[in-house]
Amino acid sequence: MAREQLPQALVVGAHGRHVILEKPDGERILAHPKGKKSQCVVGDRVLWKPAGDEAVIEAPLPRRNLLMRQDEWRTKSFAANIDLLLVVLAGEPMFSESQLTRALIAAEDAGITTTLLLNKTDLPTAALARERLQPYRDMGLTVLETALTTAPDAAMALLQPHLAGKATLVLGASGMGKSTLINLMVPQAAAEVREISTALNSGKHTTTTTSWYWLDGVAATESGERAAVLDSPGFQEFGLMHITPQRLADLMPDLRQHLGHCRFYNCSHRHEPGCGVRTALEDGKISASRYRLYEALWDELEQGQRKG
Ligand SMILES: Nc1nc2c(ncn2[C@@H]2O[C@H](COP(=O)(O)OP(=O)(O)OP(=O)(O)O)[C@@H](O)[C@H]2O)c(=O)[nH]1
Ligand SMILES: [Zn+2]
Repeated sequence: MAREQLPQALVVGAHGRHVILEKPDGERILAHPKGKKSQCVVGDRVLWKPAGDEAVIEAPLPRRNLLMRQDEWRTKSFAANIDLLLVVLAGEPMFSESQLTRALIAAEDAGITTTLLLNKTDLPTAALARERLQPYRDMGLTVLETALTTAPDAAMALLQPHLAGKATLVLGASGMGKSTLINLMVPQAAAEVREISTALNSGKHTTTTTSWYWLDGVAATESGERAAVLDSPGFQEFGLMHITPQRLADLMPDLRQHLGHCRFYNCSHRHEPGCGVRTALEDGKISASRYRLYEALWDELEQGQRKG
């Protein structure tokens, strides 16, 4: 069969070399990649061929973007073709600005828009979280506010227009309310996860696979793109190791704004005299915490380069 004639499908679950495809009619089928080159991740669109009861993935179609996750040991690709990153934050426990900054850098690098969701606004600690988010608002990020447990309907109404027609990856550190949000958006999530885990793992429970959920209560775009959310359990940190330290400032909009005024064309914005970024920092135009995160990330990425 000529490649152009192969049927297309969407990857809705992946665990090692086991993949779940969803055909355009909604039917799901277990699949395996043909070779290393046809390895794929959730969100990929692929060309496939039937192989008995299962499917063989011939090739992933070109990706708009690809996100990497990082654990203690390694960096791995885990989701593709994302339209929006939604980061759930709270004041109790207090969100990590470092984790937020890493997420924003990864999304910026991949060309994905990020929206922040400040949850637990029913608690007094939300005020401090709101204050800590000011530099992010100043960069032009949208910060939505919810109290998912005390005002769930208002939260859903607020979120819907932001999710319409998009594939949204939800990120939230432990305790921020990500599970509460996923359960509100996708009441059947737990059942679907069980079903997919069973198919992928012949019954063993897996917690590491990313899941793709259609949001049938949320509007599609005019061209028919349905809204979906992706949840990746245990996912805390994006892999940034493919980013060189020299590119960091360009991926941080508040620093980027002040580029182009340094004395040295290859300024690291750390020690050099006549640095426009440091001048902006001293003038209070860049927040001290963001600048500290820039320095820490520079060191981390530089070390990674030496090792790698
Ligand atoms: N007060 C308040 N509590 C909330 C809100 N949203 C979630 N919670 C609570 O915060 C706790 C953590 O919420 P989860 O949804 O489990 O958070 P998670 O980020 O998935 O955390 P893990 O389950 O640890 O991964 C739970 O006890 C929720 O009931 C909120 O808007 N206000
Ligand atoms: Zn500089």
